[in-house]
Order: sequence, then C-alpha cells, then structure tokens
Amino acid sequence: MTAATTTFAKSISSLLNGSGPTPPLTPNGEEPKSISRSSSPHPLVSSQQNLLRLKAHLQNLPTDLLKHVHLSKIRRDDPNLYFSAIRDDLTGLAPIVYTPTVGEACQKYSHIYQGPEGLYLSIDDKDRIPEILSEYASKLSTTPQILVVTDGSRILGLGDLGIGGMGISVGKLNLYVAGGGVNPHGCLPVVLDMGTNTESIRDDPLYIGLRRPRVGLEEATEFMDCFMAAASNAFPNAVIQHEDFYSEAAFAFLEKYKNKYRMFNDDIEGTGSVILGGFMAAAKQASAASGKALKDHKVVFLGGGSAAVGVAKEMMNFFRMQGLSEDEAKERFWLIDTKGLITSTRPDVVAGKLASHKKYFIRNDTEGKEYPSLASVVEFVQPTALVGLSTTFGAFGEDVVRRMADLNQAPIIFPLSNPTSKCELSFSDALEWTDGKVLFASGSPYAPITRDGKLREPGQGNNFLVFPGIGFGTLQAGAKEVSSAMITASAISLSEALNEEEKAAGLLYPRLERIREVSAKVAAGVVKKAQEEGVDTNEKLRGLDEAALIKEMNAAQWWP
Ligand SMILES: NC(=O)C1=CN([C@@H]2O[C@H](COP(=O)(O)OP(=O)(O)OC[C@H]3O[C@@H](n4cnc5c(N)ncnc54)[C@H](OP(=O)(O)O)[C@@H]3O)[C@@H](O)[C@H]2O)C=CC1
Ligand SMILES: CC(=O)C(=O)O
Ligand SMILES: [Mg+2]
Repeated sequence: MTAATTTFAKSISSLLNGSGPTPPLTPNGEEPKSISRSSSPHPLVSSQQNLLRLKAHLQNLPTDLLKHVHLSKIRRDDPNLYFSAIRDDLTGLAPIVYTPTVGEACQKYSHIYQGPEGLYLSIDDKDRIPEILSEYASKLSTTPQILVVTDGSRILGLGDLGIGGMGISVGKLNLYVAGGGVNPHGCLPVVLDMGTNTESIRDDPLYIGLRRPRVGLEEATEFMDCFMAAASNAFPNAVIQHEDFYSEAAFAFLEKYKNKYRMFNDDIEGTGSVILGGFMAAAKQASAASGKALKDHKVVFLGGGSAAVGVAKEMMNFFRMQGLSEDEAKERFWLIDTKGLITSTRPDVVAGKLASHKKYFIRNDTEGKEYPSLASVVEFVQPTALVGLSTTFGAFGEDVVRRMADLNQAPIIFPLSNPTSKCELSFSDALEWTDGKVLFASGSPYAPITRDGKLREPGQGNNFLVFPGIGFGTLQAGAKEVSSAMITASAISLSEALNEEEKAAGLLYPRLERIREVSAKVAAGVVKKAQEEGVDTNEKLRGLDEAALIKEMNAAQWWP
C-alpha cells in the first residue's frame, strides 16, 4: 500500500504498522498490560498536572504554528489530554487547531509533518481502494463514524495544496470531537492524492504527495466513485463529509452522491446552513432598526464559487419563510465573480462559458447594462446585506462599506473568506467605516472591540457551528442520507440556539463556549427532520420531542 494509514487518535493508529508513538515494552517485547496510553511516565504525574503543563508550554511557544504543531503531537500521543485542553479553552485554541492557523499548517504540511494522521489514498491505488479500506477496517477496534475527505484542491482560500489538505480534514475532525462530542476514535481524516496544480509545492523537495499535475474532473470522478463505494462498504454507518474540493468538483460530487451515500458537502451545505442561521438573526435586527419588511432584504455576494452559490441557495429559505415563491426568493440575490455581476448579457454568459453552478443566479433584469465592480453593484442594487466568499483580502473597501452604512441603519456585512489573510474586511474597519452600525460576522475569528464604552463582539460565521451537529445528528438518527431539509433544519436550530443574554448583547451566533449545547440542539433538529422525512433508522429516538432528543444527544456525546 503506498497509502500511509493511521487514524486521528493514536490508540487506533498504533494498531497499524507501527505508526504512532510506541509505549515502553517488556523485556520479552510485549506491551505491558498495566501501562496506560496516557503520556504520564509515573502514576504520581496526574492528568491534571499534564493539562497544566500543556497549557503553560503553549503559552511559552512564540508562534501559533508552533502551538499547532505541538498540539498535533499531543493529539496523536494522548487524545484525552488534547481534548481536555480544548474543552477548557475552545475560544483560545480554536484559532490554533482550526482557522486561521490550520491554513498555514496546510501550506507547510510537508515541512511540519510528524507522521501519518489519517488515511492517505493515492490515485495510483485506485483499483485497490476496496482492498485497502477493508484491510484497514479489519484492523480497527473502533469503527469510524465520521470521515472528512478532501482532495486538497481548494484549501480555505489558499488554493491547491495537494496532500497538505490532510491538515483541513484533521482540523474539521478536531471540532467534531470538541464541538460535537464525537468520539475521537470514531474520526477518520482522509486525503485523496490526485496530484497538485501548484508548481511550487510539486517542486518542494520535502513534498510528500504525488509530484504531478492534478488529474482532470473525469479521472477524479472515477477515483471518487471507487472511494465513496469502498468507504461506504467498509464503514457502513459512517457519515462522509466532503471538504474543500474545488467548486466544479464539489458540485459534481454532491449531485452524484447526495442521494446515494450518507454524505454532505460542508462548503456548500454546511456553510449554507450557518449563514442562513446567522442571517435570520441579523435580518431581524436590521429590520427592527429600519422598519423594512424581512422579505425586502437584498443580498449582494462577492464570489460565485461553491461557498457563495451554496450559501445563496440555502439563504433562499429565509425568503421562502417570508412567503415568497422560489422565483421571488431568487430575485433577492446578486452574485459577482471576477468578471462582475453575473448577468444574462455579460459576454462570457452569452458565449455559454459560464460555469454551470453559477447559472441559477444569472440576473435577467439589468437591461443590457453590465456592473463590473462591487461598488457599481452596490449602487445599482442598494443592498441591505453584503456577503464575501471571494478569497480576496480587503475586497470590501472603505467606499463600499461607507456606502452600505449610508444606505442602511444596520448594514449586514459578512466577510466570510478564510483564513484571515483572505478575509474581505476586518472587524475594526467594519466598525470604523459604519460608525459602529454594522451587523458583522466573519469566517475566521476577530477579537471583540470596545467602542464608545460598549463591548462589540463579532460573529463567527463559520460552518463549524453546524457541521458537528449535522454529522452527529445523522449518526444518531441512523439516517440513510443527509437530505437538504436536514441541512435547513440545522440552520433553524442554530438560529433558535441564541439565549436571552446573547440576544441582549446583539450577537448573531451563540457563544463558542456553549458549542456542545448548541451542537446537541442542532443534532436534535437534524434527527427530527430525518424522522419527518422517513430517512431515519434508529427507532429508539422516534416519538421523542425536541427536549428529549436534546437530552439524548447530550447523553451520547463523548467527553475527555
Ligand atoms: N466561513 C465559512 O464557513 C466558509 C468560508 N469559505 C471561504 O469561502 C471562500 C471561497 O470558497 P469557494 O467558493 O469554494 O472558492 P472558489 O475559489 O470556488 O470561489 C471564489 C469565487 O470568488 C470569485 N472572486 C475571486 N476574486 C474575486 C474578486 N476580486 N472580485 C470578485 N469575485 C472574485 C471567483 O470568481 P471566478 O469564478 O470568476 O474565478 C469565484 O467565483 C474561501 O476563502 C473559503 O475559505 C468556504 C466555506 C465555508
Ligand atoms: C470554513 C471552511 O470550510 C472553509 O473556509 O473552506
Ligand atoms: Mg471548507
């Protein structure tokens, strides 16, 4: 097998080919039964001390990347210690184990590599995938429950990072455990190596992936067909999350596998859910300030990729809930890509060159006039909301943001591109340029700011607020698929998760410290919808009301 295999948590990885750290052996070479896999060398070294030591050590490390690397080693050695640290300080550590630092870790993956962290499958092994996966499954003591799989082709807004994409699969699974309560031994990160189109990565002598250009979509689909079938066969109860595939592939795979396997695409559907949830809260606040009807909100998107199109389609549900028809709901959205507003008269559209996933949002009402820039679209549309999924740092400039504040009592501005180096607008600029009026959420975190004596807390509109609940709920329901209605149910549950204190503070999303509670609520919403749709199989959860389902979700969560 050219593919290196190990799972997320060391106790599984050590079953396989000596990967992962080795506990001390007895003179006859056997692992002593009494030695725990904790990193304690002596019974008097308590787990509490180990946790304190880890926290102190992290404080002394000078960069976030070094902290990330150190934590990765701890996760492999001692998942309990690792997840105890995250449990105690999710707000402080999420930016280290997830965005933004995970982006840098993916970029430098082959340089900071300390050993296998999951399943690395090469396209050269395409015909052996069923054999590799069934052999792998046979060696595991815990069956994987959640697989996060990427091909590394669009990692956050950082482009094609090849096998470095493994870092994002691992980062997402960190949050499945920390936020969703999935057992770390049930988490399997996967990277499918199909080459990379980033020349500097291919030329790097330390690169550990295939040094050749990425295969085309047709070949990639053949490989995906093999992987999806083999993974679903080897791990029949697992949920498969697709992550950070380039947009064309992301849509093609979602369409092909959605009704066939228990899978969803996090960038299209997870992001759609989390932004619908946050927009429901933001639109209410904005309408309260302006007196404008909820159905009259107008949303301009900078970006026309998988995330923008996925979010816009999911957000249509907000307008459907206000009584609009599908066509009327669609009319509330304007999408801009590198060529400007997507209109029926734009030359590339007329020439039939528009990517198929963008076609749904073509505007037919621009009377032959084109709007090439964000500023021109804002002037034409006069939107109430601006959403950034463009991978372009600083793309929401001062003129546009100030104009949004002129047009709206409480402009909704969501610069959602990750990591921070790709974010369209910083929180401080957003506050400054709107004179504090903005309703703000970004993809990567910003620190709160005190302005005019008031603490302003930015929202983090990141799919990590929902995907743990979507995956966990699907698992608990034993759902045969992850339906679109289950995704929308997750958004509604998220929006209902805000407590009174959070509402009073004007937050758009629940605080991160409550993520376990929030994930249980999201999961319960997903289970309920699966039941209503008849795709669930877990009879024990049938007939339970929301409160009882939440209790069941809480009880099923793993804790370090
Ligand atoms: N907050 C969250 O939870 C999430 C955030 N994201 C972030 O969203 C971003 C986009 O992801 P994805 O859609 O998959 O990526 P894509 O690369 O497929 O899409 C980017 C889109 O932005 C457009 N674009 C790029 N530069 C500009 C510009 N200067 N002006 C106007 N449009 C521009 C591109 O246009 P064209 O098509 O013409 O090339 C393309 O349509 C990433 O940074 C990712 O991290 C993604 C998922 C979740
Ligand atoms: C958050 C996420 O999934 C992304 O930026 O791709
Ligand atoms: Mg993603």
